[in-house]
Amino acid sequence: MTATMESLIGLVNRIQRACTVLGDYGGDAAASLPTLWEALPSVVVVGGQSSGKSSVLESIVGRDFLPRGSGIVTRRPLVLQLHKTEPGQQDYAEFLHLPRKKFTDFALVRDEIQAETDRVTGKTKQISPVPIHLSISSPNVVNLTLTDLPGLTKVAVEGQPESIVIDIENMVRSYVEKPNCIILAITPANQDIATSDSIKLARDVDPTGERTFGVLTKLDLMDKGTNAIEVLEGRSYRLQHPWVGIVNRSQADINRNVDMIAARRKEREFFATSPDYGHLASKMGSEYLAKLLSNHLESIIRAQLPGITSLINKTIDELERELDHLGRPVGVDAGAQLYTILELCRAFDRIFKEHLDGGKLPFDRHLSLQNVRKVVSEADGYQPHLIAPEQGYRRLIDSSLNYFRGPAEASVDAVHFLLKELVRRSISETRELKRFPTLQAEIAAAANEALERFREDSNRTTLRLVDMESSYLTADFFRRLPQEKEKGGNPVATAGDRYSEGHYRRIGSNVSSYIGMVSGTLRNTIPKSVVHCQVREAKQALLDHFYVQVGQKEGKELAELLDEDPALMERRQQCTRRLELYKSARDEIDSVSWVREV
Ligand SMILES: Nc1nc2c(ncn2[C@@H]2O[C@H](COP(=O)(O)OP(=O)(O)OP(=O)(O)O)[C@@H](O)[C@H]2O)c(=O)[nH]1
Repeated sequence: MTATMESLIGLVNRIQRACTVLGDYGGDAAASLPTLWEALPSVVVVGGQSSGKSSVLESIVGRDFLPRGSGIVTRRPLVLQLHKTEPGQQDYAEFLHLPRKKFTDFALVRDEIQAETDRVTGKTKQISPVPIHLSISSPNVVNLTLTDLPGLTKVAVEGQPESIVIDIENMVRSYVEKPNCIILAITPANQDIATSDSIKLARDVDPTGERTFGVLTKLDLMDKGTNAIEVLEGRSYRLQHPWVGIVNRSQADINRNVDMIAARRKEREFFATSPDYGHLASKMGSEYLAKLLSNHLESIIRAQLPGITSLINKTIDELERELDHLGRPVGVDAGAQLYTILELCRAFDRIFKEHLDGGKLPFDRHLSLQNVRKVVSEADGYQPHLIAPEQGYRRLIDSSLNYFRGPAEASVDAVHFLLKELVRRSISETRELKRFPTLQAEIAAAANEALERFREDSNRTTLRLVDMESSYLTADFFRRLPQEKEKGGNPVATAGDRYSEGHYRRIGSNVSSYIGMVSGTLRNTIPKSVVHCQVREAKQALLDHFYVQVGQKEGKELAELLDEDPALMERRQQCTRRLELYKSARDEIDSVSWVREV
C-alpha cells in the first residue's frame, strides 16, 4: 500500500518534470497545443504578502530553504517535490535544471532558487510562468508536491514594474482556476478572514470549497482574549475540508536561528497546551497539514488516473494524426532531398494526369470548336467583291480563310487556359506540396512554362493547317469550277458591268462551297492539332525540363527547394515535443500500474 502511495505521487512528479523539460507549463492555449500539465492534480500554495506562506512550506519540509527579502521574492512558480526516505538518511535537494547535483547545504538551495529565478526573469524583477523544480528527499517529510506561487500583493515595490500586481494575480488565478488544482489558501489569524486575499480568490474559483484547504497561520499572534475557533471549526467560512491552524517561527525565532525540528515541537506544544485549541490539537499544526495534504493528493491522483490515462492516449492519437498531416521531417543529405523532390513532382503530375484522364476537360464541346463553327457560318454568309476571276477567287478565298485564323488561335488559347487551370488545381490538390511553398511555386512555374511552349507550338501548327488550305488552290481547282457561257449581251460593256449578276452570284457560291469544304476539314483537324500539341505533350512531358534542371542542382539548392514554411516547421517541432511528453507519461503510468499489479 505504501509502495503504491509513493509511486503514485512520485509518478505525477516524474510526469510534471517531463512537462517542464518539454515546455508544457500549461496556459499556452494560444499555441493550441494540448497540455498535460493542467491535467495533473497539484497542490498550489496561495497567500497574501507576509501571510506566512514561506514559513508554512519550510515547516512542511522541516528545512530553511526559501529566499527571503523585501519585495516580491517568489517570481517563478516553485514546484516542490517531497520524497520520504528511510530513517537515518541524510536530507538532500536536487533541481531539475541542475541534474546530478545534490545539495545537502540548504543555504545553497536558497541561493540557487534566487539565481535561477533571475536567470529567467532577469534583473527586471518581472515574473515568469516557467516553473523551477526542486525535489527534497528526507526521512522527515511526507510524499507530497506543492507549488509555491508569488504572493498576492497590492502594491509594487521599488524596482518592480507597476503591472506586477496584476501579473501575479493573473498567474495565480491561471493555476487555481484549473479543476485539478488543490488550493492551499493561507490566511494569517491576526487578520479578518473576510479580507483574506487567498480566501477571496479561492471563493471565486472554487465557490463550493471542494478543493480548497484553509490554513490559518500566526495563531500565536492573536490579541489576548480572542481566538480563531470560529474559523477553525468552519463557521466563519465554510469549506469541504477542515481548516488547519499553524504556528510558525516568529521573526525573533528566525533571527535566533531556531531550527525547524525545534519549531515543530514548539508548535505541537502550543496546541497541546492551549485552552482554546486543545480539543483540536490532533488536527492542527504543520505536520498534520502535510499528512492531510499527502493523503488527499494521493487519493485524488488515484481517482483521476484512469481519466488522465485515457486523455494521454487520446492526445497521442491526435498528435500523431497532426504530425502525419504536417508531414514527417525530410532527410538532410542531397540524395534524400532529390528523392523527396522527385516524389513530390510525381505526386503533382499524377494528380494532373488524373484530371486529364478523368474526362474533366470538355474538349469536344468546348469554346474552341464552337468558335470554329461560328466562324464557318460567318464565312458562308460572306458576299465577295468581284474582281477578275482567278485573282478574285484567290483573294476571296484567302480573305475568307483569314477568318479561320482568329478562331484557330482562340481554340489553341482556350485549351491552353484549361490546362493552366488544371495545373493550378492540381498544385493545390497536391497535399504533400503544401509544406514546401518554394518547391510548390517552382513546380507551378515549370508547368506553366511548359504549357507556354506547347501553346506556341500548337499555334504554329494550327495556323499552318489554315495556310495549307489556301495554298491548295491549284490551277486544276479553277479549271474544274463550273464554266459560264456569256449569253449574248453587249461585247463593249465597261469593266463594271461586264458580267451579269448571276456570274457574281456563282462566284460567291463557288467560294462559299470551297470555304464550306475547308471548314469541314478544319473542324476536324484543328482539334486534333490542339490536342496533339498541347494535351498530349502536357500528359507526357509537362515536367521534363524541370526534371533535368533539378537533376543538375547541388545539395544546397535542393535544400532551398525544400524550404518549409517556418510556422509549419515550428508547429511540427512543438507537436513532436508534446508527443514525446505524452509518450513518456504513458510509459511512466504503464510502469506504475505494472508495479501495482505484481
Ligand atoms: N509569530 C509568528 N510569526 C509568523 C508566523 N508565520 C509567519 N510569521 C512571521 O511572519 C513573517 C512573514 O512570514 P513569511 O513566511 O515570510 O510570509 P510570506 O507569506 O512568505 O511572506 P512574503 O513571501 O514576504 O510575501 C515572518 O517574519 C515570519 O516569521 C506564525 O505563525 N507566528
